[in-house]
Amino acid sequence: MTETARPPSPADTDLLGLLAQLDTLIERHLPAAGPGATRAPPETLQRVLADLPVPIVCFDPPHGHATRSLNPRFTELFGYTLADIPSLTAFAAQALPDAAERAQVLQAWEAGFARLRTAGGTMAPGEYRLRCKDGSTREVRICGQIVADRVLIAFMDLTVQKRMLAELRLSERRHRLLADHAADVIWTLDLAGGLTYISPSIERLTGYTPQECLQLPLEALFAASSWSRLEQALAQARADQRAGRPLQIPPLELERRCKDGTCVWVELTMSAITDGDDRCVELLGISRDICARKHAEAQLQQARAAAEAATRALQAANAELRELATKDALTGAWNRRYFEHTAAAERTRAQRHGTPLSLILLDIDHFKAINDRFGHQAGDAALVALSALVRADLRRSDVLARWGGEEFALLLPHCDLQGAACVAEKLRAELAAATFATIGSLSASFGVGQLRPGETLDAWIKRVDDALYAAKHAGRNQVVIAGAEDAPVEPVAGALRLIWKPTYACGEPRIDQEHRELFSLANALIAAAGNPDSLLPALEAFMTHAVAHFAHEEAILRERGYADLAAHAAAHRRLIEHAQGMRAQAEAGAIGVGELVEFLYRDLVARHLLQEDARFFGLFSPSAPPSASSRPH
Ligand SMILES: Nc1nc2c(ncn2[C@@H]2O[C@H](COP(=O)(O)OP(=O)(O)OP(=O)(O)O)[C@@H](O)[C@H]2O)c(=O)[nH]1
Repeated sequence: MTETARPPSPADTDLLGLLAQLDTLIERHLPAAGPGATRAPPETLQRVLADLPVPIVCFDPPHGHATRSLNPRFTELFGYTLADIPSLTAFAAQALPDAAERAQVLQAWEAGFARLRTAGGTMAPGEYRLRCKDGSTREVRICGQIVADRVLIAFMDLTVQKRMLAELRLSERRHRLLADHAADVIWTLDLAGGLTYISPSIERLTGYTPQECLQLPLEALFAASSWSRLEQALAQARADQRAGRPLQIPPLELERRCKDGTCVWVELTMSAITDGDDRCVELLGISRDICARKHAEAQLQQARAAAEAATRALQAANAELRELATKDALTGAWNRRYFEHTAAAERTRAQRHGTPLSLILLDIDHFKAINDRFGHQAGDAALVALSALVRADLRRSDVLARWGGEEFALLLPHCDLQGAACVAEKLRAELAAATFATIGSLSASFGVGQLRPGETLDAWIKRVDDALYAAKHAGRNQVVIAGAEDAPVEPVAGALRLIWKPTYACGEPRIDQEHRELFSLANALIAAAGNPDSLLPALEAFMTHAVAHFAHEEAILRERGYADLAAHAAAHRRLIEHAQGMRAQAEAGAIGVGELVEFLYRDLVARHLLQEDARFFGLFSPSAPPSASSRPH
């Protein structure tokens, strides 16, 4: 049993008030004062006490502290009846089983009673743990008072409150212990932004003690950018609180200032502490040290950047290697290995789709002499300049490769023999006309060949190489067409000419005669191309003959019942219209005269003869029936 000396509580006031009322009540029921009148009749006292709502026992000090009375509330509380506790000593013996404690308490009570008797008033309240009759214990607060020579002791049962208080204290201690020893920093913040608690772990994290943190403004505890983000979050929390919305504060990653001036990264999570009305009164926060994570993230970022840089370097190195593996270092043209690989792939494609594919081999004439005369370096420069000059004339799909030494190869996808012959002739003329640094002029010889159906790559290259050899043999600075028996376009004495061959005759004498005339008019036109004086008459003569010939040819074919006459006549119309359109453009300066001439001799004459006209050749063969239709050439 313990007694706590402390100022009277509201409960004490109640107890003392009750005793004062009791005093009056008992006085009123007792007989008038006089000898023997100090003792109220037991039944009277019993009756008075019985109605009281608090447990009360009444002892009679002059008579060995005999128990005079106790009320039902007392028996309800402790289980004792008057018979169980005939005196204060008997009560103490039961309620205070520990002898030493009992002696101490009894002595205090005796002294208290003595003081009451001499000085009056009430006995100082005290709290005790008393044993009940059933062995359980009760936490009580008692107050004593002398009433008519007797000591009345009133009890207030504090058992439940004390247990709750003890549990509350324990819980509080537990939470404080958790907060104090947590590695994370736990803190509470009022909505105005003032810290109300911060756990000791803050010192380990920032060097600031909790006391220092509580004294500093919150702003001083965060890096500037982090503070503005926290300030925003707090403003949002206040707005939510005012609007009666539940607080939802997302976790923030912030930099906290340390006492030594450095900063540490923390992840800050906050939640609301609410009152009974669910209103937020404070914010509970946890700051977790995420420096290690941030460091790891930074390292990861660095590692990623390093990996990306390494990948880029690798890609660059690979590109360089690819370049080295596929390009000729001096001229930048593709090397022979790449060319052979590409030519094989293009050959397969051309044969699968039936598209034309042509090859030009070009070899600089007397290059040894150039080297000998001007030096190897000048020779190198000439090779570089030549390859740049050739490249400038090519389509994107064309492939220029250095075949070796002073020899180049040119692969021309979707280009037929006539087209390739024109390209070669153009290059020849350009190279011959160009001026090269140090060495001045040079010339080159060309072999040209279109891939034949089923021809192997080696056979094709060999055929074109033979043509190149033939060009050298024939005096250099010229184009030779490989296997040119089918091609009407041939270079003659350094320039292109249409060459009439017996195979171009269809058997109809009037048509064949007009075709021959068309060939010679085209050649006259080619020859006149560089001379404005003779160009116009040549062009007039050519066009007049072409228009007349087409009309005449159509009449003959109609006579012979040519089934594809309509398509053939349409092809004639297109050619004439296109030629007239180009002529108008040439006259307006929108295209060069060369382009017009090239179209006339190549498309209107050579191609049309070999492709469109060849279809009706069968009409005029000796075995053909009079109404024979077209046959493929
Ligand atoms: N400057 C220079 N010369 C080269 C290079 N590659 C090969 N040559 C030279 O090119 C010359 C080729 O000589 P030839 O094969 O006799 O042929 P050519 O003198 O051009 O005579 P033709 O081809 O018959 O007209 C040799 O002198 C080689 O040394 C190179 O990369 N740079």
